[in-house]
Amino acid sequence: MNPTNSTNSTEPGTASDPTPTPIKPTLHTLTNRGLSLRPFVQLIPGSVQRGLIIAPPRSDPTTKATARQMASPANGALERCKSAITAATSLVGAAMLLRRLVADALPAGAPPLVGALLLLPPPSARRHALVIEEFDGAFYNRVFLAARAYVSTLLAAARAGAPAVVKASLPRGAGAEQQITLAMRPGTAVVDVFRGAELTWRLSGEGRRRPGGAGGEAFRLSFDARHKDLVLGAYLPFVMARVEAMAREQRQAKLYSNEWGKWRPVRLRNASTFATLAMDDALRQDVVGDLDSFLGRKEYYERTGRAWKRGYLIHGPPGTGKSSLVAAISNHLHFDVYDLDLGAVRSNTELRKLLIRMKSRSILLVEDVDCALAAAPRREADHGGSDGSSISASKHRKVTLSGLLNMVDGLWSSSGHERILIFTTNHMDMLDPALLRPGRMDKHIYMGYCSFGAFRELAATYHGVNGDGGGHPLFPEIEALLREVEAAPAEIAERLLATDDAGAAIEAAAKLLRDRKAGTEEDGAGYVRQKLHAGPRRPRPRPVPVPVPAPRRGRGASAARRVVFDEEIVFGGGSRRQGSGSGRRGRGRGSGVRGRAGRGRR
Ligand SMILES: Nc1ncnc2c1ncn2[C@@H]1O[C@H](COP(=O)(O)OP(=O)(O)OP(=O)(O)O)[C@@H](O)[C@H]1O
Repeated sequence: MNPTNSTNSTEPGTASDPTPTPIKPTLHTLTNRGLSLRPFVQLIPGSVQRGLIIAPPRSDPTTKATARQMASPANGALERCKSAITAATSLVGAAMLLRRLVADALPAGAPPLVGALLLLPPPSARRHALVIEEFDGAFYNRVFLAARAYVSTLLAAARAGAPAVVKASLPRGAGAEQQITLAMRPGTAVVDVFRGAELTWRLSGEGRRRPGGAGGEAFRLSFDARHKDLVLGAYLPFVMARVEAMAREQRQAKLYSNEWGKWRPVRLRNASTFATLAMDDALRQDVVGDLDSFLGRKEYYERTGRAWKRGYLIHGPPGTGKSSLVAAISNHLHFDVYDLDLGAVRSNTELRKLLIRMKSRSILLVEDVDCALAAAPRREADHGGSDGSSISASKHRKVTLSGLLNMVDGLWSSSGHERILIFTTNHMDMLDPALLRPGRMDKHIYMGYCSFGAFRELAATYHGVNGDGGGHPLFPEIEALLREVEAAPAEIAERLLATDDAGAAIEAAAKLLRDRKAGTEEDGAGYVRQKLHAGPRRPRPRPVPVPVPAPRRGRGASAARRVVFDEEIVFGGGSRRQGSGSGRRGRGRGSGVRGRAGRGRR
């Protein structure tokens, strides 16, 4: 939908006020209930029947005198005349009623001649109106709030003759870059044009009161009767969608980190976007397209009964922009990021609580997932625990990858929507195969070393040096060097940002590449190089041999099963209750892991 809207505004009662005053419109009300339009209320047919007098027949046949009078020739004529008037009046009344019915049934595109023949008022004089009250019972009417936000944009766009603005405000906690909300004075009106239809928004200060509260305001949206379908079917959904999009755009994404079982938010300040990210263009289009189609597939996820979520595994060497890509995704979708530190999660219960507390339209991020799961302490038994019991050891067991995935699947399919799960890693080869299994993560995204295309993007972003038309004399040399040596975009960015002098910055980047090729690079040059040589920060979690007692009957057998259950169903906790608490879903999906563990033990 790409309507062309334009606005102008009027004061009520002025000559330019497009609302014809003498004709009462048909009224509808709009409330919170599903935002559906419930034509309710009043059909006021005054516009058509105005001026019509329908007189009841008058006669008094009860007295003889009256009867005699009626019998006289003069009175007979009078009586006939009266009857004729009565009949004519009834006929006219019936005709007016018929005309009214025809007028209502007349299609919007009917030629004006038809209306003229039926003596109908011109279409512009037949008005409908929607009344949108501020309060719906004790609550704010969301349609009113949306209308207020939308009208604010009309006021901002209105040029000549704008109605008096009484209030200009910013939402609480909003940054200065956010759009200021303008509000008009009650009694004034502003006109919007949508697909050629003129619609008048008028604010009145006489809306229904909130119970026990102050008087509310109300918007009255009036339009030609022939635009009724357009307004209900297209304009109001457009207004709601526009307001929703505005709210999303103005929203500051937050970055949450988990501490002591709670999410702590800060403002996400990473300004990385798909425009500033140096990456292969086809990959960029692919990722953006995937995100956009994910957002638009609500109906698909509802129909198929699947959790409305998407999983990305972003991999590549250090400094290639994996974290920057996460920020770009967040900024693109206006989603909050929940940066989950699995090492700080003390139990599966805590993890479950954290996941439940995540809002919809958010990203769950586990960075360096190859290291994150190694942070969990090993079982006591593996460290020579006193009793060697796996049950006591499992009390200290932390979250495992499959446990996290199962929990995400289970919780996200039953609560919330529009969630994205992102794992990043520098070491794809060290990942748990459970994560690489087909269908686990929807998309694998490789962020690679700097190509010449990416270099040009960085030079353009940081120094405005464009590669088109030659760009910089050093570009051909850099292009050749980048074919021979590997450099992460972060290393190039580091050199380019070192100075404001574009020439010197590009020379510094070229020197890095020359030195690397010649093997004369200074040791410890740049954090990326250090990271590249340091390898993973923590050792990879290895499958742990689990001491399983030989199957026995009675209590022993049940204990053995419990150990196996706790090990295999990665919700793991220290008790049967906890394992079962993860739900049937977790148990079912853990079967793949169970199979592997079982084979290992045999
Ligand atoms: N592709 C890129 N485009 C633009 N800037 C980049 C890119 N890659 C890295 N950078 C710059 O390098 C810095 C570090 O990048 P980032 O943290 O995103 O890399 P990473 O791959 O997540 O690294 P690590 O694996 O060490 O976490 C960023 O602040 C950004 O400025």
